[in-house]
Amino acid sequence: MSEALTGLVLKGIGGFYYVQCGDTLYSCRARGKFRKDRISPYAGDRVRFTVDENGEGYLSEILPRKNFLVRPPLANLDKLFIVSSVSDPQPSTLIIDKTIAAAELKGIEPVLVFTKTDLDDAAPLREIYGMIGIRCYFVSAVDGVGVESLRPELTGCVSAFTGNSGVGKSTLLNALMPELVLETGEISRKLGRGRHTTRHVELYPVEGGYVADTPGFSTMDIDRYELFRKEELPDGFREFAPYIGACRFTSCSHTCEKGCAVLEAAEAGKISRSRLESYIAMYNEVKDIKEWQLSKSKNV
Ligand SMILES: Nc1nc2c(ncn2[C@@H]2O[C@H](COP(=O)(O)OP(=O)(O)OP(=O)(O)O)[C@@H](O)[C@H]2O)c(=O)[nH]1
Ligand SMILES: [Zn+2]
Repeated sequence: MSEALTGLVLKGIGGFYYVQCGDTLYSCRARGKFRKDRISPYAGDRVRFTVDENGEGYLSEILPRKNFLVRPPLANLDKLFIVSSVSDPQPSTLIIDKTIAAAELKGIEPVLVFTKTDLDDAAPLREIYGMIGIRCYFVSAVDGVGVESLRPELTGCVSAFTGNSGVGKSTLLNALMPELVLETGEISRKLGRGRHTTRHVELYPVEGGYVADTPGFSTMDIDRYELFRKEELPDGFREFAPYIGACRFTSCSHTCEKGCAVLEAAEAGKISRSRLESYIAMYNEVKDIKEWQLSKSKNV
């Protein structure tokens, strides 16, 4: 057995975990201990492992995660690219805002990408999202506009792309990482998204960082699996921050109260109406959720 090494799990498949350590990719089995603790290593996990004289690796420890998603199973994400098309399909600001909030509350940096700018006017989205302090990119794969400007965002970090089916995620990833197409092939990529294939997540090295290929990772997953506590919800809307604490009532929900600094800021045009509407809709969805429902959903 070697001394314990530390590496990054790129994928787990068929009971094996592929762990990058320096320039070497080790295939490792998890020890029984993980099954007993009901912890599965995820792509993105930093792990300790040993290698025996036959070159076979054994995972011994998952290092503490800074964040994780359960569906798709991914750990230690630095950035989440939230991809929506300006048209075809029409974007939903509520879904975008839910996804932003989920990322913010997990400590993952959200980055917005609006695709298909060749199809429609992006100005309304630019107006809403240009003022919230999150970086936004407007791209078109058809005429190539904006695609290259995204590349520096990938540098040196672990990131994933999410967005509903058809918004152009694969097209964008293929444009940014042609080598990925060479490796996996357009057809196998498409097959990998089929209903009957086991979904597995894989990290691909790119620009000195890693991008997760997450077949079928749609913003629906956020809607279905991410429940918020109403108290933490304002933290999902970073442009509210200067006003939180300035409301007349300390228990202000920022949905209807008199003397609410957030509502006043929206009235004055400092917070976008669309974002406030999303916040209120989300608040109404979660306000009656009980603590036990939250803990159940967070441990699936
Ligand atoms: N007009 C236009 N069409 C685009 C653009 N980007 C992608 N498309 C088209 O939109 C369709 C969907 O693109 P995909 O890249 O497969 O979308 P996806 O988000 O990966 O979809 P799933 O694989 O279902 O998750 C394809 O027909 C693309 O050719 C764009 O910038 N402009
Ligand atoms: Zn308030």
